[in-house]
Amino acid sequence: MELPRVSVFRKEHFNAAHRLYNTNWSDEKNQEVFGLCNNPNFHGHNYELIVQITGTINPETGYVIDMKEVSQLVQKEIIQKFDHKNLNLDVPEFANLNPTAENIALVIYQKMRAVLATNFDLKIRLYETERNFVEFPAH
Ligand SMILES: Nc1nc2c(c(=O)[nH]1)N=C([C@H](O)[C@H](O)COP(=O)(O)OP(=O)(O)OP(=O)(O)O)CN2
Ligand SMILES: [Zn+2]
Repeated sequence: MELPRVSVFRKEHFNAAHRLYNTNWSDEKNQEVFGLCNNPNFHGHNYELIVQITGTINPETGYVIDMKEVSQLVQKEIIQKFDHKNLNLDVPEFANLNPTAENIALVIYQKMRAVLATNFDLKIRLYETERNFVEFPAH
């Protein structure tokens, strides 16, 4: 019989600045498409991050994975690298990648996937504002 799979969720947050800009476009086109988000002096968000990990329950611990371990991984791999940073200037992954919510979620997924055991499934939900959020992978 297949063991039931359960999802555990860990919420974290970070503050970061960014500017949405496509280097292949003129300033006018960037302004037209990205508007206020294209401010050359950057602007900031309070990002809320939800990391979802799915797996089977370990019969000895009753855990899918220890939340403490998840928290430490997210802190080390994401929060310490993104919190109070300028994503465009301080985070190498965004040197040539527009730091939209979609791309930030994708980068977070890749960083977490690289350190998470392969027996777990991973999903990232990222709130850029209270009303705007993205998920990767998509359903
Ligand atoms: N598909 C995406 N669309 C937008 C993104 C994004 O990352 N992906 N980002 C932005 C801006 O960076 C920013 O998130 C928008 O901020 P703001 O307009 O303040 O956010 P709200 O929509 O929540 O504010 P309202 O008060 O509801 O206007 C834009 N688009
Ligand atoms: Zn923004």
